[in-house]
Amino acid sequence: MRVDVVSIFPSYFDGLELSLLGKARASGILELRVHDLRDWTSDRHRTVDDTPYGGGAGMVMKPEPWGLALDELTSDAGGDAPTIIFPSPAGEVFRQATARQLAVREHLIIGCGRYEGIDERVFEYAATLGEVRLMSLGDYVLNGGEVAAMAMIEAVGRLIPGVVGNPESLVEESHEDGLLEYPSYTKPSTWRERAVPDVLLSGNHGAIVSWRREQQIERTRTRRPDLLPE
Ligand SMILES: Nc1cc(-c2ccc3cc[nH]c3c2)n[nH]1
Repeated sequence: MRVDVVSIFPSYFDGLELSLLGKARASGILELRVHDLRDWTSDRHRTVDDTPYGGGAGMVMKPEPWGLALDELTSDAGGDAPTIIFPSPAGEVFRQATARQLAVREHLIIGCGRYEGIDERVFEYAATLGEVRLMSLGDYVLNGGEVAAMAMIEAVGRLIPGVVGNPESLVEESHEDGLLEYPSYTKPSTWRERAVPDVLLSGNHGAIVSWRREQQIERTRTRRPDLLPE
C-alpha cells in the first residue's frame, strides 16, 4: 500500500518511523510518503491560506496548492484511482470497519487541513481524481487533520498483511467482533493483593472462552451499550 500524506506540518508524522509501521515501511509493505503542502506554493511567503469569502473568523486554506498537490500525487499512471481522505469534524466517523475497508486499497492520499479548513472546491476537484472521503475521528474538535491522520494511518497500517507479526492478535480485539475486548492479565498471579481470576489459571479452555465472552458482553453493556444490537 502507498500512502501519501499532505500537511503544512510534515514533521508531525516523524513518529511513524518507529515500531511496527516503521518496520513495515523499511520492508516495503507500507510505502508512506509525507509531503509539505507549501512545496506546491509559488509566492515568496509560500502562502497556503487566505481570508474567508462571506466573512467570519480565521483563515481558509487556498485551493491552488491543494490542486497542484493532488494533480502530482495522482499523476502516476496505472493502478486504481486513489482513495483521497480529508480528516474533518464534518466527516463520516472513522471506525474499525472503515479501517478494514481502507486496508485493502492500493493508494491512499490523506490531505490534512488547518485553520478553519480547506476551500470546499478542493473536495469537488479531488472527486475527479479519486474516491473522496471526509473522515472524523469523533465528535470533538482538533486544530488540524494531522492527529486524525496519524490515528487512521496506524489503524489501517496494522491491518495490512505482514505488518503485525501474529495475525491472530488482530482478531480478538475491541471492535473486531462488535464488542469491547475482554480484560487481560499476566504474571504475577497476585499483585498488590489482587489475584488473577481463577478461571484463567484453571487450564479449562472452554471455561476460559466462555468467561472471556461474558466479560466482553458485560463490558460492552456497561461502557458502550450503543454497540449492542437493539
Ligand atoms: N474528528 C475531528 C477532525 C478534526 C479536524 C480535522 C481537520 C481540521 C482542519 C482544521 N481543523 C480541523 C479539525 N477535528 N475533529
